[in-house]
Amino acid sequence: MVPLAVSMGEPAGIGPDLILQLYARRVELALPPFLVFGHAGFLSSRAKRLGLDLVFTDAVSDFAQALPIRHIEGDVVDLPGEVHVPAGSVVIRAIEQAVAATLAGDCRAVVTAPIHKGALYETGFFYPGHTEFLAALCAEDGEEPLPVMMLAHEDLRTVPLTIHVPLKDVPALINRELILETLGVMARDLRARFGVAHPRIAVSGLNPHAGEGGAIGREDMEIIAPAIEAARAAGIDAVGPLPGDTLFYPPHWRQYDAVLAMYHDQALIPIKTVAFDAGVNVTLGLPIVRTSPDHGTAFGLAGTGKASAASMLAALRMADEMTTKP
Ligand SMILES: NC(=O)c1ccc[n+]([C@@H]2O[C@H](COP(=O)([O-])OP(=O)(O)OC[C@H]3O[C@@H](n4cnc5c(N)ncnc54)[C@H](O)[C@@H]3O)[C@@H](O)[C@H]2O)c1
Ligand SMILES: N[C@H](C(=O)O)[C@H](O)COP(=O)(O)O
Repeated sequence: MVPLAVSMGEPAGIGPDLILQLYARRVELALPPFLVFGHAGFLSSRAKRLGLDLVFTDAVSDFAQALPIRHIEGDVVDLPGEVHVPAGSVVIRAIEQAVAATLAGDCRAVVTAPIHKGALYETGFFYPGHTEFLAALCAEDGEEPLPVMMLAHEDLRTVPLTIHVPLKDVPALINRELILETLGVMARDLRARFGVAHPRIAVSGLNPHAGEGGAIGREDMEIIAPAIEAARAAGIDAVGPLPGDTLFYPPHWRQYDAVLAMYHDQALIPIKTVAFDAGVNVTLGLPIVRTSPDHGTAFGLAGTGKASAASMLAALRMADEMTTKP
């Protein structure tokens, strides 16, 4: 079977631990085969630190016997919780190579272990997250696809319209085109990638009480509502703007296949509250499937073996299902 591509993530964080711990349980968990893009010596050292007796290989076909690694040369050290700036170039190349292998059809999907953006900025990396970096890596003829971040756990799926931007910039970034395009990507990928035949999407407002008829902000009635109307006219079953606070009362969100929220925390707080240990971050709008755990690098837990691998496991399973289901 064609493997999943797994990027190693930040070596000072828990990503490598989770990859290694899950691989050690590959039979019990019936894991799909995957190929890790990262530094072989570092991964071997981290495995020993965690007390895992693993064998490594460069052959994907050996997945049952040994962990396949596509080695990336560089200066990576096994120092849990301590950023080692030179390792950043390996972290970045791991993502680039995992994406390239997937675009070429050598891997089925990309599963990214968490990165620490602050550490990467010291290497000259300037993207605010994987989401935006992946769009750049998937550009065709200089045209980047619109990457759409979705956090998913069972039936709860939330999307932030604006992603990694300061809160003060959010109102100016909300416009009809972005809402229409994002709803279009959501409707298309919910059908194509999640098997939802008739996606129903709730759209939250920006302001308290969705603006209370314009008394608490006018974006809801002047920008969001007309954009939803235009989406409905284009055949997308979108509803809103709905007040963001009560939308996440379970009987409300359960009426929808996904929620489009206006900014990062409006979308991510609900899912990290109910499913921090099992939610999955999936990027829609790309020519490839990409998933990731919904947590970060958790420096304090790196190298201890105490971090939960549930979200990383869910990310592997979701990538597998999205690329095997008819
Ligand atoms: N996919 C990604 O690459 C990704 C996702 C989220 C955050 N990050 C990055 O991670 C860094 C740290 O972010 P943060 O501190 O806000 O979030 P975090 O998710 O790393 O940690 C938040 C809290 O949750 C705990 N935690 C996280 N994962 C856990 C796990 N698997 N098991 C048990 N406990 C866990 C941590 O110990 C901490 O208390 C930042 O640089 C951020 O940008 C990356
Ligand atoms: N916003 C994400 C979260 O909090 O879970 C996180 O920063 C990861 O984003 P990328 O997938 O773009 O790295």
